[in-house]
Amino acid sequence: MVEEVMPLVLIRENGTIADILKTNEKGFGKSIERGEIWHLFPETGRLLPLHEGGASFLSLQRKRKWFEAVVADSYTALDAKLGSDTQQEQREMTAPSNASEGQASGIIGELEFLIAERKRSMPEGSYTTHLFSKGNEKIRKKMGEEAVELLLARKREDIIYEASDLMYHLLVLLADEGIAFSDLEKELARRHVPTEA
Ligand SMILES: N=c1c2ncn([C@@H]3O[C@H](COP(=O)(O)OP(=O)(O)OP(=O)(O)O)[C@@H](O)[C@H]3O)c2ncn1[C@@H]1O[C@H](COP(=O)(O)O)[C@@H](O)[C@H]1O
Repeated sequence: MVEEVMPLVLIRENGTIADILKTNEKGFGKSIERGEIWHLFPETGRLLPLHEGGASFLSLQRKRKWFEAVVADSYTALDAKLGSDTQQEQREMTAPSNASEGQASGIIGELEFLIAERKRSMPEGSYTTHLFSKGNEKIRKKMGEEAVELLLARKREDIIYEASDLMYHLLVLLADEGIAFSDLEKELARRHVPTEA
């Protein structure tokens, strides 16, 4: 079921509107659970924390047709903080310089390329950007979580789903460590003993 997207109005304690974002029920629940504002990027369909590093709220309520978060008077909207030039730079999408070196083929190659691009330009609204900005320990932790989810999966479709999640997070970890997927291919090829025809 597609969740309804609703406005998330950020109001300062002094009553002025600080920002108007978007979220849904899942984002509302996640914000409460984590104690920081999570909002939806409609362009990517991803729920992500507002301001990497966390933006806390004083209260968060569901209204009839929107959500309302009360924030500190000192709250400054992200757009104002960044300045348009910096934002433009963050959003620019150009290929990473070493993209063609030993690139894996197919979807793995495409994903590897996209992840390298995310690491370089860190565009807003991207889950991959979120992982890189949190750092290596967070990426490793996510790998662990995804591995456990795969261990627990029993049904064929769940195994496929969880293994794909794990694969994506592995590619992010490799990118963070500066390791190409082709390095794994080389290692696997080195171990491989071809069977006699
Ligand atoms: N394959 C994936 C992929 N698999 C899983 N995920 C994300 O992994 C997250 C795992 O969900 P969890 O609930 O465990 O994590 P969370 O609670 O949302 O976040 P955390 O605070 O735990 O980090 C979800 O947000 C998924 O959307 C992925 N996100 C991205 N990709 C690929 O990466 C590409 C780039 O994505 P963006 O960087 O978001 O544009 C996409 O086009 C996809 O091809």
